[in-house]
Amino acid sequence: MPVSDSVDREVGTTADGEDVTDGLPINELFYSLQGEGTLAGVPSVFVRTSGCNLRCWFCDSYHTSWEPTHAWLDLEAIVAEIESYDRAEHVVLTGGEPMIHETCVDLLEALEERGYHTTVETNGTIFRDAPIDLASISPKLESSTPTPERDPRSEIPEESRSDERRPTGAANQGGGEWAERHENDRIDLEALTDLIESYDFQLKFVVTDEEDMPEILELLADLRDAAAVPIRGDDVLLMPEGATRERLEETRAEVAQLAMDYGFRYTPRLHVDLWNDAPET
Ligand SMILES: C[S@@+](CC[C@H](N)C(=O)[O-])C[C@H]1O[C@@H](n2cnc3c(N)ncnc32)[C@H](O)[C@@H]1O
Ligand SMILES: Nc1nc2[nH]cc(C(=O)O)c2c(=O)[nH]1
Ligand code: SF4
Ligand SMILES: [Mg+2]
Repeated sequence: MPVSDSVDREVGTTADGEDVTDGLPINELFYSLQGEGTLAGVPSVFVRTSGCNLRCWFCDSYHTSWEPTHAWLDLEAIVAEIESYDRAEHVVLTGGEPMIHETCVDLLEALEERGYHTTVETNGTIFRDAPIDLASISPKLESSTPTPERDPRSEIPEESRSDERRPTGAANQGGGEWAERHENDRIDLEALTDLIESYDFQLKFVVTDEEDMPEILELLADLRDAAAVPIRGDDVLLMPEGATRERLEETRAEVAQLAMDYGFRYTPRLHVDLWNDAPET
């Protein structure tokens, strides 16, 4: 059964073929150091759900967005696995887009009961009322849109593609069919405002070069108009685009300079520096 890319209460199937109604599709669950943002360096358990409502061309978690994987775990099993990392006080819920799954609220409640600090990594398009200690919001810029030239599947041989929802026709000729949906859905000012007003937050923008800056400034101006809470320069983080050390080598110096020029915070991608693009890091 394909993982949903919309916002519904879902029924999933475990690896053993059992139906789950109080679970989540889990792509990976691992212990690492928070690599990004204001908590970089903090030992944390990462819970990565599968499925996303956007398709960024650069997504470093391809198997949760472009090619979502399907095994589900029930909440009890997820919590037990988190608790098995007995030194961790922090849990990072990420994806894919975790907020598409209503059951994430139940997971966050269970984690709050157990005293964990929770960070939710989200693209900011969906608001849910949940016990979130840090909303790590990464609104997606125009430069993330998967135009036909940037569609990652154009490099993947057709026979090894597995997305059952992929339309036939144009999609088979190199993609681009997600561009319009991505462009329409990537910014939701109301959801962003609700997130910022409800939670401690950081706004973490993926930046390639200075061409991204006007859009960041425009969005910040709109958000500052709309939100009843202040957004300070150090709430805004610029993160260099790059899923590999090689790519970060090309982007990080310019992005660091932009952070200084504009009075925003720079965030490294510590996990990429340490472990490159290895899974479960
Ligand atoms: C895989 S996303 C999952 C959470 C959510 N869907 C989101 O985009 O915020 C986790 C983080 O990785 C960032 N990210 C994804 N691909 C990246 C890349 N190639 N370079 C830099 N950051 C990237 C996202 O912007 C987000 O902050
Ligand atoms: N170490 C590590 N830190 C991270 N911070 C946010 C991540 C994510 O994918 O959401 C991430 C990740 O994938 N690994
Ligand atoms: S929103 Fe997040 S998970 Fe979805 S495609 Fe973009 S970076 Fe990947
Ligand atoms: Mg990551």
